[in-house]
Amino acid sequence: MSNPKKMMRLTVNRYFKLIILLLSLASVSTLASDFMLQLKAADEIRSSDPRTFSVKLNEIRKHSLELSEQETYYLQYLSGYELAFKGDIDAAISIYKNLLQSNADQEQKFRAKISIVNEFAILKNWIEGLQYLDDALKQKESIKNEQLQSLSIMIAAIFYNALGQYQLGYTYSEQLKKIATTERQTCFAAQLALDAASQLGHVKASAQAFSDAITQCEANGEILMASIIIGVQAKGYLSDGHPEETLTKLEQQMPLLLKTGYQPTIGEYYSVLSEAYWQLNMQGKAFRAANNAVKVQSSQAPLNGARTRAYKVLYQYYRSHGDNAAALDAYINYAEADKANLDEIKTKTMAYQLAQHQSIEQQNRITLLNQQNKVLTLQQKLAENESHTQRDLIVALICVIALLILGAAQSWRNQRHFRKLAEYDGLTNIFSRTHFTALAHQLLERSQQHQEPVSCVMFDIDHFKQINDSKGHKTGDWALRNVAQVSRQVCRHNDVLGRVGGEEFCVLLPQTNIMQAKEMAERLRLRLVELYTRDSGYDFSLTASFGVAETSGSSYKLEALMHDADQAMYQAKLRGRNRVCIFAKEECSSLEPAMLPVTTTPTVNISQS
Ligand SMILES: Nc1nc2c(ncn2[C@@H]2O[C@H](COP(=O)(O)OP(=O)(O)OP(=O)(O)O)[C@@H](O)[C@H]2O)c(=O)[nH]1
Repeated sequence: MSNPKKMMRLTVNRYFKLIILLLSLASVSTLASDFMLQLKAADEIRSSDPRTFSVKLNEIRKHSLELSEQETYYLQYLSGYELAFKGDIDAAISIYKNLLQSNADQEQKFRAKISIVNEFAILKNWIEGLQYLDDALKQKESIKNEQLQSLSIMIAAIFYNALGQYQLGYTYSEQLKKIATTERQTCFAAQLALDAASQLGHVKASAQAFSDAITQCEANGEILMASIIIGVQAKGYLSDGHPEETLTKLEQQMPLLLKTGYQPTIGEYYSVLSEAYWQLNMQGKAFRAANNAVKVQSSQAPLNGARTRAYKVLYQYYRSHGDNAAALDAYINYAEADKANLDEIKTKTMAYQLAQHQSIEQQNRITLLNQQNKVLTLQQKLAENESHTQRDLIVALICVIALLILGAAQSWRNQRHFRKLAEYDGLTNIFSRTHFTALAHQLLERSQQHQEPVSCVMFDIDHFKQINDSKGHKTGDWALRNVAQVSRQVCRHNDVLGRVGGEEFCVLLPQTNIMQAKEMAERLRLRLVELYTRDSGYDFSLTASFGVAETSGSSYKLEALMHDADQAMYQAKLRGRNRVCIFAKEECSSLEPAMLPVTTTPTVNISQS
């Protein structure tokens, strides 16, 4: 064994050739461009015809600049496979790892990951292999390609069985049985499950499962798989104390197995056979079988269980034949093989425990991060809630303010309405007596302060009762509204006009002396005379009698002023109505008496009359 590492790789490579074969089945599904078709064609023959595979790859490489991004990644993946096949596993792993960091599509990356697991298994780098396997198993649910999914489960079963983690190997084998998409996968799954179950002591060599699996594999031409299953069964018979059954099974299968040329299983067969022969006291056959096992194993495999068994048989053989020197050599080899075997088992166990520890640590880290995330999320929610609360508060405040504004507006409208009701006379829409009185007081007060004259004109519709009685109250109301309207038109902007009685009106004229007030009253009187009453539905004459007083003669007291104006108006009534009388003066005026419906209206000085 000049280069044990290389030997080891070669042997394990053969073992994992099964995986490679299957990896080749799960070609990446991508849009089929011309190059993509060529890449797929190469992919399909990569394990069955490695030479043509390399030729095809070289052809595609000549057009590497014309390849799309994904085609380039596909080519890289196949190049990795090519390198692994040629034994440069480190270079292959490097390519696969680069692919994992690239923009290759998810399935291509997944395939690269499975291949890495495979390569690490060949290198017996269990620790890294377990890391990538763990990663691939977590990712597999997101992979839509069913073949790739089942492939990842299969590699898990193979990996765990190879690692000596038979319980896991069995679990994944059973999973693979359920999702197997081909007869070949079903056969593989059965082999892996039986291998694991046997190691766990969960299945007897005589179990029907063995026969079923062997039949199924043989029916599908999987001779190697059938041989491996038979090997497992034969070993089971040996441990169960039935070496004759072991011999029957192995001797029968050996010719077919030898045709496959698969050295690890051939070596295993020889070692188990040697032990069975020895137990059956067929020492010659045991010796030959043990030598064959050592030969096969020494050229192909690292120290392992099969070799340990074979050296033990040789030691026993030499010792029983008194060849102490050879017995010593055989024993030394046996001890070394056994120690190496135990070391390997220990290494595997430690690798698995380390991976588990790392996984637990990682899980703890994830749990911690999750907790931190939860805290952050809670804090964020809290902040959001606070901001929500603030926002709600602001919205509530806005609503309250809006309601207050609306309420205030409504209240203001109501106030204005009620104020108007209070300030204005509902029928004539001029100031009510109350409001007129208030405004009049203010005006007189101001005017007194400035010593400005204020005149008061009091007027009353003549014979209003008659209008009401003969034409109805509606017409009376019409008359009142029109008198008020005309009065407003005649009054100035700052005059204060009010309805102070039923059909009685009063207007205060600031900065107006009595003569000016008389003129205004005359103008108003005439406008009323001219009023077109037919609009009411009746044609009737509408006149009013006016009394005028002024602050200089009556004082700035409203009551006095109104009283005097009322007195003058009374005089106007007395003197025939439709006229203007001035308080404390003889004169009453009625312009254009001829046109008036009433009799002549001389100007009368009330105080004298
Ligand atoms: N249609 C109507 N009539 C009113 C209103 N307020 C008072 N009156 C009427 O006005 C009339 C006033 O009549 P009187 O006080 O006798 O005076 P007059 O008939 O105008 O006689 P002179 O003032 O002497 O010309 C009454 O019949 C009241 O009913 C009102 O708001 N609408």
